[in-house]
Amino acid sequence: TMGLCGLTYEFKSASDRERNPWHVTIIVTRPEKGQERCQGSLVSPYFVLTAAHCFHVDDQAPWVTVEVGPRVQRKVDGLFLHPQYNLGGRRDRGVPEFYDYDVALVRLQTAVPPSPTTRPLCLPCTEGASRALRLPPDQSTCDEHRRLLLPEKNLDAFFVSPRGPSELQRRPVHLKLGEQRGPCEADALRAPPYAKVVALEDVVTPRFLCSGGTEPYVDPNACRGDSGGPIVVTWGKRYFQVGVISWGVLDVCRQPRAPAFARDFHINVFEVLPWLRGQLQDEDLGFL
Ligand SMILES: CO[C@H]1CCN(Cc2c(C)cc(C)c3[nH]ccc23)[C@H](CO)C1
Repeated sequence: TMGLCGLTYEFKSASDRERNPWHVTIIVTRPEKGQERCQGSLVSPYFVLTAAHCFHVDDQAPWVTVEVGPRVQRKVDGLFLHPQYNLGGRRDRGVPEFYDYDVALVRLQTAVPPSPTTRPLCLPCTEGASRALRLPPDQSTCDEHRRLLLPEKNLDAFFVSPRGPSELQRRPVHLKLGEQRGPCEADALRAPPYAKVVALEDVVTPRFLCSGGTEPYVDPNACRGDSGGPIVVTWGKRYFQVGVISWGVLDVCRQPRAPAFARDFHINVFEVLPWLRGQLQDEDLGFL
């Protein structure tokens, strides 16, 4: 069974890592091609969940390290991209980059034991999440988790951005799950590279959650460098992963006033559960 997922230390003097103990940074160093960074979340002692687009099809595990703390880098022995992820899959429809199923799991060579600064984030539809939601066994179903964690309205969530060498900053966003979902998704075609796209459905699929914009509040935007990080929702004092940061309309990081159509899109964890279940079957997470 899973230890206590999504648990944090939040007393006044707690460090950023004690407040966000699931947060990791993924570093890909390609021979003669420099370095690429993404974010990710610890979801079990051996596995990190991130975005598939952080990797190229010919990337190899030895080129990847996972920073689980300042100056603490772990080696990787496996990269598992979602089988339906295909960045070039809709070029024929004027979609230069197609982010559907943009998720990947990275397996660490050695387990990261739970500690005040390293602890997995709760994946929905697991026994650990049911315990963290304090649900009785008869109400511990995946549908109940989805009803509680992803209600069809504007939903408070957050992602975490590294600020400097050992600082992590929580950025609050609102997932547009109610009647604002349509307008949020429609702004996808404001992305310059999608100017020739004919139908919104060619870019935005049911796998995505949408955030950003100025209504009802001004949301911060996720930068390219935030790719792969978790979209987190809180239930009581526990934390759950409902999304993986995938792509955004404009790369307007750190700009104080991004345009209202600068939306960000995240893969909905509930929409890739069969793949997660398959890849994490030996992690004793107790998928429902
Ligand atoms: C096909 O291009 C469109 C989709 C990808 N966008 C890049 C991008 C990625 C890849 C990932 C994250 C997290 C981003 N946050 C903001 C932009 C952005 C470009 C815009 O730059 C437009």
